[in-house]
Amino acid sequence: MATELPPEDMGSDDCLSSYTHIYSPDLLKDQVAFITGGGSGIGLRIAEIFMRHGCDTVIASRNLDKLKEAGHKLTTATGRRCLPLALDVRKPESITAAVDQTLQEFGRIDVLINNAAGNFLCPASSLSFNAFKTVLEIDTMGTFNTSKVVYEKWFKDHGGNIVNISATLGYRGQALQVHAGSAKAANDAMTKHLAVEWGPSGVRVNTVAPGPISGTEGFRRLGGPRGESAGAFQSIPLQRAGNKTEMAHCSLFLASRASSYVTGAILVADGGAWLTSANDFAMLLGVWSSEKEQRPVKSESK
Ligand SMILES: CC/C=C\C/C=C\C/C=C\C/C=C\C/C=C\C/C=C\C=C\C(=O)SCCNC(=O)CCNC(=O)[C@H](O)C(C)(C)COP(=O)(O)OP(=O)(O)OC[C@H]1O[C@@H](n2cnc3c(N)ncnc32)[C@H](O)[C@@H]1OP(=O)(O)O
Ligand SMILES: NC(=O)C1=CN([C@@H]2O[C@H](COP(=O)(O)OP(=O)(O)OC[C@H]3O[C@@H](n4cnc5c(N)ncnc54)[C@H](OP(=O)(O)O)[C@@H]3O)[C@@H](O)[C@H]2O)C=CC1
Repeated sequence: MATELPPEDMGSDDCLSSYTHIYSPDLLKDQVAFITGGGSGIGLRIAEIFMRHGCDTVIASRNLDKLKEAGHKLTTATGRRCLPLALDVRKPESITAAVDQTLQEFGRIDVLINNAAGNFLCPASSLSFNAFKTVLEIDTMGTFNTSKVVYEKWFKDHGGNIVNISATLGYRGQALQVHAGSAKAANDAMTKHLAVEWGPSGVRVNTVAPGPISGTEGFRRLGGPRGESAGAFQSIPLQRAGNKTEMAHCSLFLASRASSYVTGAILVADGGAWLTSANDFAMLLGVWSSEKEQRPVKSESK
């Protein structure tokens, strides 16, 4: 039997054409959320759903043109303010500038969503040293850098909520994913450490750990469409990929007073995938081989 699935556009980065609130519409009323990687995929849907719950948002990543287009769509769909800001989570000075600008424009930050990440399929033996380092720098150091700047500049004195977007892919090991799995495992540990250190300042730190989420760049890069059409997802207990709205609802729960006594938690939102581990090595190698042919290779190993 199919499980309940909210209405969802499957492929695009447009806003939802219709939305039914499942939480109180004023759950985040007049709060401000700072969302890294908020211009596409899961981050963009988090921004939309938060704005539909009364929040203003900052969407921040490297590509300012993409962010401006997304910000326009978000404000048109929700009527709330959205400020697009350029930053690279690997560069603390760019985060500091963006956080300063946010505080100037909005006067507060209530929620930080650490969603920015980079990933691709690659066998460990073909992965260059620099490729491993790059993913760790974006996913893990980027999460620490942004959390630290927001904490120092606002959360330390005012409290706040941090939600990290992780992945369940490393929970049982996954082929061609040593870089992202290692990075996300470090982030899950970081969630617990920061929850302990920053709890006394009124800061909650939690994580949403998605499985395969359709209609996203991550899903495409990791061969999700091919896996789905080959029936790989039948081994997921809920028998399907997740969607962006479901990830946004999990993030909203952790970012809001709905979870006021929750900190240091990892909310696994993968349809039970990691329990049964659909680790289809041959399928993943097939996707990697065909993608590799289209990619200019700088070096095999540094
Ligand atoms: C999803 C379904 C999966 C499988 C289906 C099968 C079964 C499913 C059943 C159950 C599965 C259960 C759970 C798993 C589910 C989900 C997966 C979890 C995680 C998903 C994570 C993400 O999706 S992250 C978001 C994806 N989006 C992006 O990555 C966009 C941002 N990315 C980038 O900017 C780049 O890609 C970047 C990360 C490379 C960074 O760019 P940049 O800083 O410009 O770096 P470069 O200079 O380009 O490169 C740096 C070095 O990295 C090397 N490199 C780059 N690309 C590749 C590649 N494709 N392969 C190998 N190496 C690469 C590059 O060559 C550089 O190294 P040098 O040594 O050459 O300098
Ligand atoms: N899609 C899936 O199936 C799954 C996704 N996830 C996680 O969900 C999150 C979102 O992924 P998804 O929506 O698929 O992918 P997207 O590619 O749409 O999102 C990644 C975002 O990160 C931004 N980004 C990348 N590098 C940097 C950087 N150095 N500094 C600032 N921003 C950066 C990108 O914007 P820009 O290029 O403008 O910088 C982009 O908007 C990630 O954390 C991912 O690991 C986890 C499990 C499964």
